[in-house]
Amino acid sequence: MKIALLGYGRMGKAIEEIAMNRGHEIVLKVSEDIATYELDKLEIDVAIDFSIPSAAYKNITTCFENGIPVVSGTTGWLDDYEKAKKICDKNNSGFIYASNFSLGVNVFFELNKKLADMMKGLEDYTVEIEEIHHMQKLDSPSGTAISLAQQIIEKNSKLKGWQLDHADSDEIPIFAKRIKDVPGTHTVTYDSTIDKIEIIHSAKSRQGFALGAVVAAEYLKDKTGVFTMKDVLSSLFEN
Ligand SMILES: NC(=O)C1=CN([C@@H]2O[C@H](COP(=O)(O)OP(=O)(O)OC[C@H]3O[C@@H](n4cnc5c(N)ncnc54)[C@H](O)[C@@H]3O)[C@@H](O)[C@H]2O)C=CC1
Ligand SMILES: O=C(O)C1=N[C@H](C(=O)O)C[C@H](O)C1
Repeated sequence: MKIALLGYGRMGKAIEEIAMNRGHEIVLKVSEDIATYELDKLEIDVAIDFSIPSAAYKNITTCFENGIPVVSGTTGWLDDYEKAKKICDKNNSGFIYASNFSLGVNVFFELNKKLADMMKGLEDYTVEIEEIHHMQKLDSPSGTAISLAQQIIEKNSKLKGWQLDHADSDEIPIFAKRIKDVPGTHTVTYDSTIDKIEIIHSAKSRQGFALGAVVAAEYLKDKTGVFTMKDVLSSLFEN
């Protein structure tokens, strides 16, 4: 498969290594305004976007307009996600966005939903989320922490939203910490005066995120439509 990397930083480099080990070819590495690259002169099967929040929407939609499907893991741009989906459909292209591509985190998401369902009637417990990442991370809270909060809110109608660092009683507080070299740790805690329940996912490296993104690109090749990591993982478990 011929892959374009939109963003060639920590994740772009980790994806390159895994993609090449799986027999794919990197035909383009985009590091600045996508308008400066001649996409129409290259054969690209799938673009993988791990860039920066302010560039992701333009990167993604420019690819759709050039007939290139996109796997995006960039966080911090999701206010434009619905618009991006429409542009994907209009151009008959393919799209997968995930706040976290690691298999382990996607299992953790399912655990989080199940736990939220069990805890929703237990009013003695309050819920909070903590995320820890490396010092270079641009967005806060992490996309994964926002996904975790949204999953809990969907299960518990008494919770109306989330806030960074503090929250009203009907909201989930998300605490974001920045510590040198941490690839990504997420904790969901339910606390009462009697006890505490915690679920934790700790990434040991970026390898899991990168592998998930390449597997998602393999799934997306030659497909049209908007998909999620759930679709990708279901297809793996079918085989
Ligand atoms: N969904 C997931 O599983 C994961 C998502 N991420 C997200 O991926 C993004 C990238 O993370 P890292 O690689 O750690 O960041 P990074 O800062 O190492 O890399 C970003 C790269 O984008 C480049 N860039 C700047 N402007 C650009 C433009 N207009 N077009 C294309 N590239 C441009 C920068 O030069 C930089 O090399 C972040 O939003 C991060 O939160 C990170 C890990 C996992
Ligand atoms: O910026 C990172 O590094 C990560 N970003 C993603 C997020 O915002 O959730 C995923 C992962 O935790 C690493």
